Amino acid sequence: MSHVLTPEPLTREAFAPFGEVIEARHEASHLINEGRTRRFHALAEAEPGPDGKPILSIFRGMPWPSPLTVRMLERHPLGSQAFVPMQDHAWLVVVADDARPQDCRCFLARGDQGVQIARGVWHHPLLVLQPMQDFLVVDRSGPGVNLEEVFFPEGEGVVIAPV
Ligand SMILES: NC(=O)N[C@@H](O)C(=O)O
Ligand code: NI
Repeated sequence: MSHVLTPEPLTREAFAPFGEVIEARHEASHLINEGRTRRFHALAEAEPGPDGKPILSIFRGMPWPSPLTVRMLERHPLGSQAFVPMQDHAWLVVVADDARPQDCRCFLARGDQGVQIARGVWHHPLLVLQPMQDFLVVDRSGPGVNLEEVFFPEGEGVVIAPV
């Protein structure tokens, strides 16, 4: 039977088991360019894997059908995947320790927060709350199969409570 998951605020601490939060943390910053730019340095390190290379793409996300229901998870065993919103709208990140409905956690990310999902971490594909939202995505290009998917049994989807 389906169960309902309430999104929790995205924080660095809460997301730590799954990867990093990419946000302008003052303590990670210093001034450059004669003080005219603040660099928020090395918020995450892309993991392209041993024979991969990091690539940058834009994902133009559109909403999944409502009520939003997580029916599957995926992971990328060979590399990390980072999502940084290009428009300031809140969005959702679903991750899980293991690919079971009861292991899912849903984070509500602000429009100024991105995430890097660590290599091999189960997650749902991009989830947006607007009709359309672009994300800069840093992930891996290279040989090998970098996508593993698990589909939940019929009727065991996870309904995400509306935000
Ligand atoms: N398939 C693809 O590149 N997108 C997913 O990996 C995702 O996490 O959105
Ligand atoms: Ni992915």
